[in-house]
Amino acid sequence: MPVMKLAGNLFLVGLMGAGKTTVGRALARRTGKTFYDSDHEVEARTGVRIATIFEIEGEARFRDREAAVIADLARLDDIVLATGGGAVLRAENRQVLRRHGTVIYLRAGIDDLLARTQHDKNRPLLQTADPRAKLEALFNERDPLYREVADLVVDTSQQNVNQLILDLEHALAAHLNGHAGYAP
Ligand SMILES: Nc1ncnc2c1ncn2[C@@H]1O[C@H](COP(=O)(O)OP(=O)(O)OP(=O)(O)O)[C@@H](O)[C@H]1O
Ligand SMILES: O=C(O)C1=C[C@@H](O)[C@@H](O)[C@H](O)C1
Ligand SMILES: [Mg+2]
Repeated sequence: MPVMKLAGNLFLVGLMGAGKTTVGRALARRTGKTFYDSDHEVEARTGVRIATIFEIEGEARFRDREAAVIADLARLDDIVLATGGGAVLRAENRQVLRRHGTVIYLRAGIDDLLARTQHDKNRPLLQTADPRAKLEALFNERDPLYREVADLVVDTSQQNVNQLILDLEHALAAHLNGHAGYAP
């Protein structure tokens, strides 16, 4: 049984390591919504890992696949969708997300993002000599886009995921009931 009832679709955006997949899965469990992850869906449709898609087809083709997945999933009802970190780069994705649900920007500092991503090799953009510099560049480029698309901004730097989910539910309930409290 869901612990919390929140209307409509919930879309999570943010950089690699912000916690979209982790938080999204838990949020879906607690709200009774169905969880999807656009990265997992791209991998399911192609049958290969994201790193392999980048290697063989390049980033632009990956973005096409990602956009197709987001367009399909966003039209479902009552889902939580964790989007890929770069989904906001395309205006069409930002439009689809805004149109079909409540968008939540999970925001964390570079130190946390780095710590949370350093052992996973399936993030091709971070397979570089200086992942910190790369994350900083991505943050500078994308933070305005995440903010543009988001209904809510939530700081995920606090390490306790359970507390984070409770804070997020509180912010969402306030937002959906029309209170300004946590608006970006
Ligand atoms: N609030 C948090 N505190 C501590 N660790 C976290 C937190 N959120 C996520 N993590 C950990 O950080 C790692 C990355 O999290 P996750 O995969 O959910 O990020 P993501 O936003 O989905 O990244 P990507 O865009 O690459 O898919 C995981 O190991 C997860 O357990
Ligand atoms: O930030 C990004 O551009 C990416 C994030 C991941 O979720 C994947 O979608 C892929 O590794 C690209
Ligand atoms: Mg993820």
